[in-house]
Amino acid sequence: MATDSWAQAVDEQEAAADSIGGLTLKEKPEANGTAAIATDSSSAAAKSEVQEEKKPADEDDKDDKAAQSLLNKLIRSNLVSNTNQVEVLQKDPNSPLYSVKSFEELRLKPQLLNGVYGMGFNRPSKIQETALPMMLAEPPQNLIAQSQSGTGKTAAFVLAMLSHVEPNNKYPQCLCVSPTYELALQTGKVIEQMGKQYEEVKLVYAIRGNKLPRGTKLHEQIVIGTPGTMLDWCSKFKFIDPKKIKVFVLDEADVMIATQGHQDQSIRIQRMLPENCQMLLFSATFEETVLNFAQRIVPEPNIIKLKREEETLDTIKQYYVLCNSREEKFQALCNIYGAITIAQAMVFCHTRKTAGWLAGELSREGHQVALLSGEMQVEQRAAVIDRFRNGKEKVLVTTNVCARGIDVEQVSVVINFDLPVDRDGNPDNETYLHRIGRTGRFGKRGLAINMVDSKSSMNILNRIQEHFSKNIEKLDTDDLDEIEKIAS
Ligand SMILES: Nc1ncnc2c1ncn2[C@@H]1O[C@H](COP(=O)(O)OP(=O)(O)OP(=O)(O)O)[C@@H](O)[C@H]1O
Repeated sequence: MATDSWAQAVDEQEAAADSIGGLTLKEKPEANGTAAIATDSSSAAAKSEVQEEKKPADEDDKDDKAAQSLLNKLIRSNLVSNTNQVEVLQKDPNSPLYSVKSFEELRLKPQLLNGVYGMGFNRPSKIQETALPMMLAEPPQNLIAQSQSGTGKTAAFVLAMLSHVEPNNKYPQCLCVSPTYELALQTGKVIEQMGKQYEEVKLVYAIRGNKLPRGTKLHEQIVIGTPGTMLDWCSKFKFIDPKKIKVFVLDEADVMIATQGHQDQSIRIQRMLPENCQMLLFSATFEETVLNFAQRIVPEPNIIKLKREEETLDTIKQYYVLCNSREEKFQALCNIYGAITIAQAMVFCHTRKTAGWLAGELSREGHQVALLSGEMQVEQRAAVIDRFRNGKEKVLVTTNVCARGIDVEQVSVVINFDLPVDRDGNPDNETYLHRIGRTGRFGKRGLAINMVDSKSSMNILNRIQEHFSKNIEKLDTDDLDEIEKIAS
């Protein structure tokens, strides 16, 4: 199949995914697409929250001064840009930007602190450490933030939303826009877990298939969804009063702008929001187009941006394997499986046809394989991802539909059975980064193996190496010792 027509087909399918009507929601948003976040808020926790709020202003001033002086020290010692691996570019050098060392220091509400610890988080990641103080500052700051895949961006903006919500106000106050149905559900789950002890706060999913009666006025404080439905709920159906929104989050901005229509819909939502609404935009990659879009949608932002060479994580080891045909690539894959223990793997193919063929071959070899591709209905896709996440299958073979955002902790190996290229046959660096970012989540070690089967794919690989200033080593998959070594 020709590259152009395939790539186009997948893109169109992705764009269409948001507009598939009539899907029924299963367990995870509950029957009406609403989820209660919480159950168990203790009165002690509630009291300490009140005390926190009543803290005298001069104490706040002291804290701010201390924080500012810490920040100045960090900047002087160049720690912010070096050890933190993030480059903080601030619009206003005097803005209260400070780095913190523990979740306690972020002054989270007690219920949220419990939620964070309940998820097993001990310390904030760099992006959380850097972005949260800006997001929680008063008045709230706008933010455009980049951080590598799997470094805790979702958790960061979920905490920001939950911190700003006023639970007694029974109307939407936070909107979070995700590029796909699957990512909206995934983020919803994080909100539910993080806000477990915040029982008054509720969340609703603005996704196709969650059909509400006309005239509905939402009581949930947080709405998470895809751009098309979110826009309809704000403008056409008026389920949401956009003028009451305090926080607007745009997640995976790079994916958003790559999907036809989403950029426009996001901008239209943003224009309905009040001027003092906090705008937060997150992405793992920031090509110029993404940055331009980000700056259109987020006025006067603080910007956290990575240097190019920091985009790939050192915790993910990258290799390539030379082959001559897809059969040889399959054999190489079997050799890798024969030599190392793989918790779970994701294998990316260029076309649905190759993905289908490969899934069949792997099953015949006795692997438990899941196949995910763009022609599936969104609800089927969510079910496949769920099964994989629960470990029912050990290998997920997919096209680009699954390259971005999906968080499955156990993925220890990513295989690019075909290297990612754009419609013109050039390397698709963003997709490469997103694909390999399915492993090495939050500091875990990961392995990314690229199959190279022609001169032109070697050329693509070389250009990817150049782009990220990263050396991708050759691996001989006939040498079992060598394979074993890379996994040690
Ligand atoms: N402070 C923390 N401590 C421990 N684990 C964390 C922390 N923050 C996030 N995680 C976990 O790390 C994983 C990745 O986090 P998350 O999905 O928020 O990353 P991300 O940057 O949004 O990734 P992507 O760019 O792929 O969307 C998740 O499983 C999450 O539960």
